[in-house]
Amino acid sequence: MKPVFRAWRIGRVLLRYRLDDLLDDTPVEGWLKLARPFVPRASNDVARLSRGARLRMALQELGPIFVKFGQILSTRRDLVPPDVAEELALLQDRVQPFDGEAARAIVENALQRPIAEAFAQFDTTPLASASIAQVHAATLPPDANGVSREIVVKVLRPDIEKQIAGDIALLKAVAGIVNRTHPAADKIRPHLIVEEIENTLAAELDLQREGANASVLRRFWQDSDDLYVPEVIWSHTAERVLTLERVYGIPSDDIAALDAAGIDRRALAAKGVRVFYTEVFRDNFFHADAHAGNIWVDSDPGRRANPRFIALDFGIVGQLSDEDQYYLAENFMAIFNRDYRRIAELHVRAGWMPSHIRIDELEAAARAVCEPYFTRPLSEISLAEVLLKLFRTAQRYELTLQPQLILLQKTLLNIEGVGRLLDPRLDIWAVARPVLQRILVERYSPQRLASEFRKRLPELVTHAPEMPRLLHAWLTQQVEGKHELNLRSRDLVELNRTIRTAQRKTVAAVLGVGLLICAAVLYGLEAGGPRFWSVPASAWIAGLGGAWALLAAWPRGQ
Ligand SMILES: Nc1ncnc2c1ncn2[C@@H]1O[C@H](COP(=O)(O)OP(=O)(O)OP(=O)(O)O)[C@@H](O)[C@H]1O
Repeated sequence: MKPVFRAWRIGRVLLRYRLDDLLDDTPVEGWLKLARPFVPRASNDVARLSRGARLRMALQELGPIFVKFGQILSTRRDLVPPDVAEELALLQDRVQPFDGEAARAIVENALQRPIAEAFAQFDTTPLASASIAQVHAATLPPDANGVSREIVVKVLRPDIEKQIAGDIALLKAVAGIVNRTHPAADKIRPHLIVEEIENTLAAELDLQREGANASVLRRFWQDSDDLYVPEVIWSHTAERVLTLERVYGIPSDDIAALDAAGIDRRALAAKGVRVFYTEVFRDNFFHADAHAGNIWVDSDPGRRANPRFIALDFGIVGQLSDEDQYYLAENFMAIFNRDYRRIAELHVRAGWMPSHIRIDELEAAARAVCEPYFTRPLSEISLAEVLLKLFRTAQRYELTLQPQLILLQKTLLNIEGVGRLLDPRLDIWAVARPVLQRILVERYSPQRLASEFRKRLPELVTHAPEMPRLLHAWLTQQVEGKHELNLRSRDLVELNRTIRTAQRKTVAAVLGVGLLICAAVLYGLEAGGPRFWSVPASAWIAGLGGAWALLAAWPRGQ
């Protein structure tokens, strides 16, 4: 769809759900006011709904990219008011399936062989259909023992890349407007939100990458009684098609089905928390799309007393840098120990906050955030909430968080939610603390550090002969005062962006004034004295061009 029509459709949907007030004080406010008489208003039932519910319905109607946008916004509780975030978290990614024959054609094209050759059977009616892909049940041709394995084939929607590219371009344009006009643009950083959506979607569009994520996770949890990861069938996987072993289980929020299957929910809830901490702090590879629909419980009757989870959907996984991982673990321990001084120091040492921040102030702020939680019963304390509140408070002190940490906080929130649903009395702290302590002891034990050192020894030995020469060169530069500072920091990147914007504005302003002068000259040259209605077309073009360029150069809250 052409961008103008798409923008018009978005405007109509926003108006229909009476969401235009969200855009007050922005440049599109005037356009929406003009369009209002032409758009049927929402029914009174819709109008009575909360703003969050109306926004959720509008995004759902606008399609997959906007659903993703809402889902990402729902995790940015630092930006979105809690009532809206809660509604957005309910956004469901279920859409009409696309034609099964089209799915067959995509699979044949991706695997470069006919369906009948690749599969013993392929069900054209999908098992599930989401905004980016749909999943079909199938069986592999019999192996040497005559066994046909049950599998599922995930197929990308036709033309989904094009749709996503169009909507992302629109979102970028909107982000640009918000960036230039919103007083809190610095805090919201809309281009980063759009970037996050773009990255998330890009990850979900590459099914080969999703397969690789599943394989890595499976390796980490091989032979585990806590988590099962289906096997990737690489012979039947390509960028647009992912084939996995078929698993059977119960979604972890289907409490009635879990109870009917006689599953020990308490044991399961504690396992969920343990799996999360192990993924983050032992493996540094966590399944980050961990909502109940993607975490099943093995329905095998033999596993009732010792239940295990099954993970699905590996498009989004998280990994922290070594530093973030270390400082986060230490932060958790400091929270467990109510050591606010340490929390403050860790935030600075991790580089999340600038070093000029006053530690005692930050310590007091951390205390103010955490203490109220300790008055609650342990079963009501959420680490994800504490973490979020801490991050939010720290934002007042120039906190810069890596997106991976936000992803982690969101995942923790999901895991705690699933855990509490399974066992409302779950004491997350009591489960998490020993797991974290054990992992930290193992991870930073002298033996482990020595083994890491041994692993790097060959690299060190290779570089060792160069060291005296490099050291000598560096010292010489120091003595002669020639040492070059090579910095790459966010501030410099930001500075670079500001300089480029300023340059663009200068060019636009010069161009604008030039064109306006042209317009004036052409207007003056009109024979018989200038009259407004008889201005030559060239003067109109020059004048409009000049006005546009001047507008582009106008300073807008940057
Ligand atoms: N290995 C599997 N075995 C059985 N069913 C599966 C398997 N993988 C996926 N499914 C089914 O397909 C559904 C969608 O799968 P998946 O979550 O991977 O797709 P998606 O397009 O990313 O969907 P969403 O965005 O809703 O998470 C699952 O909820 C499940 O019902």
